[in-house]
Amino acid sequence: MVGVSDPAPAAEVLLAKRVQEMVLHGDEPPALYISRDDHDATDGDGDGGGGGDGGDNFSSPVPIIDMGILSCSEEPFTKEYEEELLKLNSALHTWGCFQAIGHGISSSFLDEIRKVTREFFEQPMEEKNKYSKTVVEFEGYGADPVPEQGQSLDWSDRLFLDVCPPDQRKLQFWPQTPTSFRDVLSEYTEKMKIVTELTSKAMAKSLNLEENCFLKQFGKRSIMQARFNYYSKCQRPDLILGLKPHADGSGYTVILQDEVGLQVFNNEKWYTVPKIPHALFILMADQMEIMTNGVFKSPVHRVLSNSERDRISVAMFYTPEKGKEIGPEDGLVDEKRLRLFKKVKDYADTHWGYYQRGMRALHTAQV
Ligand SMILES: O=C(O)CCC(=O)C(=O)O
Ligand SMILES: [Fe+2]
Repeated sequence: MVGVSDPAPAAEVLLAKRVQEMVLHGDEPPALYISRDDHDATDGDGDGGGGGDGGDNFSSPVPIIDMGILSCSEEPFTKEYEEELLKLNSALHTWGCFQAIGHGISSSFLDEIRKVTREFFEQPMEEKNKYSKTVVEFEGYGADPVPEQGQSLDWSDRLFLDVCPPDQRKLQFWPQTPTSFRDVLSEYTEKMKIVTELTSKAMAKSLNLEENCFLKQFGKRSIMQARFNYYSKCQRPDLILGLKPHADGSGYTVILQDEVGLQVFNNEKWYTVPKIPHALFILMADQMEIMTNGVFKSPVHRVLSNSERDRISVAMFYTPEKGKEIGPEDGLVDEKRLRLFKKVKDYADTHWGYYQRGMRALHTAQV
């Protein structure tokens, strides 16, 4: 039996340590990290998410959208543009996510972000701890804040930073080593603004809405938060998850990964998001489900742990501005499609309260 010690350490105690440190010390995973049973029969790609390219029917089904095609939106629209827009609409309706290629960020810059992320986590604990947070705080280096009793813990460490609006940055948490970290993150944020603008406009057009409608709901002081995730190797990937199943509370999230591990739940199965080095994975979160009156789905996703490889990812959460009311677009409500959601504000806070209890919060926004 994994991690049976007497008395079992409490979540507060475990979360004050880093998973990476436990692995370095050769510690057995404590029981509180166990979050799945060992015969999870719902793996869509049939191999527990290892590679996802085993030649079966479930391989690589996550839609791929060429944002380059969608960035040329001058009328008259080309057939290619119309087709890509339809593909985008269908991807977000059925999957709630897609792999974006042609997004305008160079592969070498994406490699640079992966590199500084790895370099940060590969430093000695002493260096990383300069940016550490307590077990109740959000921003900084550490683990998620302590969840409600009975909730399992994630086999990962992370660095969480508010990046937009820029006047909200707390630079004391921004790593000074590797030395290029801050500049690379600032540049990535600028590029993310362009990607989210392009994505928000394309999504609106795919729904026959005015192209700026979502951007207006996000507001001028829309929020971006970067979460750098480090998933250490794990001896028991059959029992322990890198990140437990959840849907995001943002508007939508843009994820950069270096290895497979992320899975999306669709049609009662888990599908591994394949590794496409030059792609960004764009995932609808609850607030886009609300703004689209349920047309786009906010999918449940999770991250597997792996005994052979560690993994990093960078998730950029794009969220409507603080205190701003958001709600279903008028153009998506009529007699045939009734209003499903109310107007809400600061939904991400509500979401977090439920997340801590292992629950979704979307029902709190239903009419
Ligand atoms: O690591 C990943 O690929 C996903 C991370 C994620 O879902 C999150 O940070 O909310
Ligand atoms: Fe997530």
